[in-house]
Amino acid sequence: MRLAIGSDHAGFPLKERLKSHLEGAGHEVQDGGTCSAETRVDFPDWAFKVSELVVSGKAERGILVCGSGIGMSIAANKVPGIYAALCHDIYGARLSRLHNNSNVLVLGGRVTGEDLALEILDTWMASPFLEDRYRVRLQKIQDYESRVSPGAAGPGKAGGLGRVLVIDHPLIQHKLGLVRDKNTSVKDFRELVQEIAGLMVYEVTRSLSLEEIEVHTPLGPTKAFSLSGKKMAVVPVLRAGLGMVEGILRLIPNAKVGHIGLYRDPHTLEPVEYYCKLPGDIEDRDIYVVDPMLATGGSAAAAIELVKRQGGKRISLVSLIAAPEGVERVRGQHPEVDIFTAALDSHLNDHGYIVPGLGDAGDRLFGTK
Ligand SMILES: O=P(O)(O)OC[C@H]1O[C@H](OP(=O)(O)OP(=O)(O)O)[C@H](O)[C@@H]1O
Ligand SMILES: O=c1cc[nH]c(=O)[nH]1
Repeated sequence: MRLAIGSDHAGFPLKERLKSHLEGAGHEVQDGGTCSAETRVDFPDWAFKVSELVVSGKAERGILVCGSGIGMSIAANKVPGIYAALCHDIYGARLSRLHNNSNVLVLGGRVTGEDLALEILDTWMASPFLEDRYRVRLQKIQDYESRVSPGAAGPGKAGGLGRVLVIDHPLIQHKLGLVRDKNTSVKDFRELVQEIAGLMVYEVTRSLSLEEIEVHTPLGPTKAFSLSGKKMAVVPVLRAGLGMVEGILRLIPNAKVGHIGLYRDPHTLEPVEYYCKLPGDIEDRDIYVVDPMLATGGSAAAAIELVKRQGGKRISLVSLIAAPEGVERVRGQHPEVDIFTAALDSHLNDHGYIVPGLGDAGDRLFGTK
């Protein structure tokens, strides 16, 4: 497994012991520091460094050590996507995985002896998460986290479970009010949908990783950041998803575009597939499936399934308005997918329309009613 480890000066001796134990067992360990017991350092620096390696996916799990373990666990748990467990015994280590899917183990170098620490570590490493049984509880924590810090973690985030993020930025909410209004013209509706989709991109892409580069300003060299090498694909679900594509491409112009043709049978409300063309290297891309309406979730779940069948792995769903029924269905079938939406509405009516929603998105975009 790819692991990240870190400590402050007080945890340094135990950290070194844990690291060689893990390497001896064949794990790949990134040592975030610190590198001496003599120089006093501040534990949050190491807690954040290791935690960020975990949420970015560069490490699958992390291990932190300070004197008591308390400071490290407080700091690590401030990082969205981190579920750090301070363990003093084997029972706690096991449960922190089985029940809580902890992705960072914290130990107290001055309170836990070396032999016990190694047993705790081995137990924690070997214990699986009992997802079927405890998913709902973990999801509640993730939902809370998503509400207070939307977009903090991205596809492939820690814990393996997708999140539902309601992007409640005032500009988005203002424009959403306009698209809901039945008196908004087709032209304005179309423009507003593109604008909202573009604004949502800021949150949807928040977790993209950056590379440090050097550039030369007119005044001299400086460090800067680049997204280079990041491959993305936008996959609209026809027809209405097309209404969001230009707005998204304005911000990520190098993304490739796939198309999935689905319509909802008006009687069964189940999706009927009629077209699918995705970029050939879809498996290497971060994929944004876009459709303004997530109603029963049948279309979105089927679209995601098609993307997966062609090799897509890192998939997010971006909708303007979602119904609870749709969210549940997508989550049930594709639990790892992040769902971004600008609104989570009340319910579906008897015809499968979102209430209050905005009506039929395709008809309003293309003026076909
Ligand atoms: O969550 P669901 O219950 O599947 O409903 C959502 C789907 O319904 C709408 O498409 P529609 O079938 O009306 O086709 P269109 O986009 O071609 O108008 C919408 O754009 C979604 O694709
Ligand atoms: O409310 C809804 C539901 C499905 N499709 C739409 O366009 N609107």
